[in-house]
Amino acid sequence: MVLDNLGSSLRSTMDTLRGKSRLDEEDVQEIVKEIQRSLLQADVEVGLVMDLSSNIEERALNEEPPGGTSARDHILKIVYEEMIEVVGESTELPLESQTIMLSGLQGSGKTTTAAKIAWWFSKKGLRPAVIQTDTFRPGSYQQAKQMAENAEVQFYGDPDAEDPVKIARDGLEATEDADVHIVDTAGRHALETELIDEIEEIEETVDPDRNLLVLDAAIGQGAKEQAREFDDAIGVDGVTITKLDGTAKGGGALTAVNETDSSIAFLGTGETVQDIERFEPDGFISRLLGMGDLKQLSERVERAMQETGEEEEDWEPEDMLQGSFTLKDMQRQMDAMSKMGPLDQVMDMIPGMGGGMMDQLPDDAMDVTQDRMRNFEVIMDSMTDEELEEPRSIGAQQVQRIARGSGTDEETVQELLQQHKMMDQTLNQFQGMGDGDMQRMMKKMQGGDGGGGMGGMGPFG
Ligand SMILES: Nc1nc2c(ncn2[C@@H]2O[C@H](COP(=O)(O)OP(=O)(O)OP(=O)(O)O)[C@@H](O)[C@H]2O)c(=O)[nH]1
Repeated sequence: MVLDNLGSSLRSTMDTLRGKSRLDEEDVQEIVKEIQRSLLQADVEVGLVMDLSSNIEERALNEEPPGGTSARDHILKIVYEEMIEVVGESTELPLESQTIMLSGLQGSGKTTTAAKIAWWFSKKGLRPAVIQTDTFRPGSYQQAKQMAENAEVQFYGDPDAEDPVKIARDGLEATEDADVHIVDTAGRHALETELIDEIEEIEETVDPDRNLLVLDAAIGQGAKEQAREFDDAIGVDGVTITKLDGTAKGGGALTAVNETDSSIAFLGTGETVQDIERFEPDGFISRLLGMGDLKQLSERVERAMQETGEEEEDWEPEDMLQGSFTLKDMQRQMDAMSKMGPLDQVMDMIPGMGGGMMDQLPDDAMDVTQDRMRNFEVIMDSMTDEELEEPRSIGAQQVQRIARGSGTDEETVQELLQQHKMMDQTLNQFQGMGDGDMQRMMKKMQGGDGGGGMGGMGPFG
């Protein structure tokens, strides 16, 4: 995704610094050149690149690395801090009643993002409603309604109305019992005056707490002008970058954030309502720089485990290694993993799996895996408690019923049972092993054959 090349090219330059305790001017210039090249390729605006690189250069040459720190770690830290400075903190989004208005050009992903944000808030325990005011694009009403249904949130729209301002007003009234209102607006091909006038009017009526600008990651240099126009008209509080799952570069969006002096709120990473994540500068930059960080991963694992554990307090992860491994355990594990974020990003944080390793996977390998996980989740939701506890007892008739109930097919149900069986067997091998054996096995999986790399986490890779 965004700026992917930076990690690998920077890492190889950094590797030439190994063993050095001080950097000379040439080393620093080499690194700065590498960063500039990557950022410019990723469509980050020239002025921004120059500012960033001169800050890095100045600090790298003037700051003394603290005792015991290698020159390489020192400059990595500087690059990291300066990049965090550019992307800034994530847009503040308190978990309370509020109105959020989305704006952006046609096709940037507003309608999809509205449903995604609603879904995100609903998972945090709030009651969101999506209000669709787009009277410009035929089909936007149906699309928004369908997406809101997928997100299982309230929806208001009026396919026959012509005045978006009236729809917005009526929508806020009709969804009074919701606590987070997300108002989607129409896009146009370019920044026509008409669009800006309309947005200003809706903004006045809606009086949102937050204006989020939705930007396609592929936007490039055009981001600067767009961001400025929207900012002048309604004031941009935060940016949502969409389509980061594609081949897009994303640098333009960073430029937009800088131009509007705002911040990034969310990242969109796919077409379904769950494909959204809250922007976290630390993780974002770590991944960008290809710094696989097991500590961060383990914190996430722990947090996800805690959240899952809150639902069923008597469950301990160790149980999996002791007793039998049921479908319920598998469900918990998948739940924990989905709370950690998109799989490819989790993979990136595992040493040995980050950067280059991911490049070797086919482009859609991760999508398939995530789709598969989602299918598995709905299938398990259609199972009875007994079936979850005793998957081996599931016969052909039950498979038929479960497939019907979950809206999938028998083949996928069988696939899930097969996957469970594999996991069960793998875990059986872990049982009875000493700690040393376990470590050796984990090591083999991390540095080994790629396909088994996720074995320590779960076999969804
Ligand atoms: N791959 C991917 N596709 C996305 C993402 N967000 C939106 N899309 C797709 O982008 C296309 C446009 O998204 P919409 O949500 O319709 O965009 P919009 O800004 O509401 O469009 P208008 O109503 O015409 O202004 C759709 O096909 C979406 O499925 C994303 O994060 N990843």
